[in-house]
Amino acid sequence: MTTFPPPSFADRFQQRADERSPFCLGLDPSRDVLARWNLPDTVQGLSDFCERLADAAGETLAMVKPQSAFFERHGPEGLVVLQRVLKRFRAAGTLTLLDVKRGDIGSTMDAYAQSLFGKDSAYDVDAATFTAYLGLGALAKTVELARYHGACAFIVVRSSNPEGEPLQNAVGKDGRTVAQAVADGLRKLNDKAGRGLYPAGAVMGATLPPADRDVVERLGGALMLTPGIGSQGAGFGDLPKLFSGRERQVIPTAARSVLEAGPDVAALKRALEAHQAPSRSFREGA
Ligand SMILES: O=C(O)c1cc(=O)[nH]c(=O)n1[C@@H]1O[C@H](COP(=O)(O)O)[C@@H](O)[C@H]1O
Repeated sequence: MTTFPPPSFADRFQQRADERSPFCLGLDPSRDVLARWNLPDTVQGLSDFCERLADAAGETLAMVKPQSAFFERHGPEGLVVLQRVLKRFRAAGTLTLLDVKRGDIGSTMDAYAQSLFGKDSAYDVDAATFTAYLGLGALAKTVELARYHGACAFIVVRSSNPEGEPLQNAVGKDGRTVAQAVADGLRKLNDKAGRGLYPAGAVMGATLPPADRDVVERLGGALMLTPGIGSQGAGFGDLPKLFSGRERQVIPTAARSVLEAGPDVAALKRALEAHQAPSRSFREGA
């Protein structure tokens, strides 16, 4: 039986994070990772990668984040593998976030959102990533559709890569940086959605300097996905300087630093736990 309205993504995340850990595993089956796992760079190799990773994860993960690019690389058959792995993780009680960074004019965004959210959609994910370069207003209906389906739209506010800084810290007419303006707008979308629902989340790199605490504060109670841990140089020890006091809103995420432990399932399990344990400690303020 399905309930209506569905429980919010924020509530579902909190429950899973308490039970498992807040860590979100990135599924980035690049050419390099497939080669490391002794798999061919084909649809079959992609499929075997996903099965093995799902075997290693079992029912231990709160959340998984497939990067769409690595599936799109293989054309429509790659997207069928994506649909299958999403289904497999969903069956294991793991929340799914499709990292696809969509951003377009409103009418096109409607179509993207329809492909992502809801039981009858192509992907039926719990969350997805978006960019606001065409204006935060163009994402308003996407956030509304996410809310309707108990999902979450994670909007890039401050990315983990150094190339993002000049654009995101550019100062606008009103004296706010682009990132500050996006954060303020994101908070308004959550306020409009109603108390405690938080259908708009933020991407805030774990690599960012302490100056970005101001942006974190502007986000209010929004969930924050924090990539950049591991291969991009940030560690779990960097989280407090940006996010202390907001531990339960943080979703630490990493891909390569886990995947490089493969293809051995036991080694993958160890690498996963090596990311889950510090994620739990951070969440508990330890
Ligand atoms: O949205 C993301 O996940 C994301 C945002 C960001 O600011 N930086 C970032 O690296 N990512 C994604 O995180 C993944 C890389 O994770 P690592 O392999 O752990 O570095 C890629 O799929 C990126 O697209």
